[in-house]
Amino acid sequence: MVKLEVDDLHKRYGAHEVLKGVSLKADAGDVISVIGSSGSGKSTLLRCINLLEQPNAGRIVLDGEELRLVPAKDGTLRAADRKQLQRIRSRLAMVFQHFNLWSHMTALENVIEVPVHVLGVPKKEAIERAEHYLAKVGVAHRKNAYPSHMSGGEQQRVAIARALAVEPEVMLFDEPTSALDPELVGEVLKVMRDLAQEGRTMIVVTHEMGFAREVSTHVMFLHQGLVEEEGNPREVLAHPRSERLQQFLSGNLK
Ligand SMILES: Nc1ncnc2c1ncn2[C@@H]1O[C@H](COP(=O)(O)OP(=O)(O)OP(=O)(O)O)[C@@H](O)[C@H]1O
Repeated sequence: MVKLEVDDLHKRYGAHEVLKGVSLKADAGDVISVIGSSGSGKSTLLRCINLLEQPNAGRIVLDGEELRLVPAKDGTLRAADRKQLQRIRSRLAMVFQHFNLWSHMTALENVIEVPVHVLGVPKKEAIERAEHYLAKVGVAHRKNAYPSHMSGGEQQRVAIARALAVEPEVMLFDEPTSALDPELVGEVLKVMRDLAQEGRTMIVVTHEMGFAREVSTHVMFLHQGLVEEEGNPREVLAHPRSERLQQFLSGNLK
């Protein structure tokens, strides 16, 4: 059954149309890798899906329910929309390139923050949940550490635990390994590989072609706001049809 459907999404910044009609379908358990060169609209696509950005047109449907907000004319959200937004953010959890942990909070505090203060999970239960997910991503021993005392790989794994702790239906990853030193990339990819194997539904913007090829169930190549080529990663990445994807994969598409 279709878990997430994005239909003909458009997004403009001023006169610049960044997404020109992007569609995707993810069944439960699908891992979709989104690849493409810088500026092709990959992050914007993810940010529109969880309504960090408001699309100008198109539909996002999660489990049959359309996700949309109707801001007032001055762009502000009414209370009901703010509530709806919190609900959406807990159903679609995002992991960012630069971790975005709260620097004044320990790892554990970062992970319980949204469950306790947004979702209303009792604190004791949220702590148990946080400890479970911190252990799952291999950073339980760092639960009392502040982000500035952790490696990039540890911080990103805490960020993944934070996303898991809201028990989302879909996880969105925006270049989760791009800001890491090369020797730390593997530990984060391993966690993501394990999550994929558990059957989690994931949309992953990535430059890691090994991950796209070996872990994802579907790959989408974006170029200038349009899906240029997509399909089974083993086929698409081994035998790209479009010249642009061939250039991208050989590192020559600027
Ligand atoms: N808030 C914004 N205001 C104006 N322009 C924006 C904004 N966010 C993104 N853009 C522009 O939209 C285009 C697509 O950006 P986006 O970050 O989605 O690309 P990307 O494919 O994720 O690139 P990268 O791989 O470099 O992260 C770029 O030209 C960018 O400058």
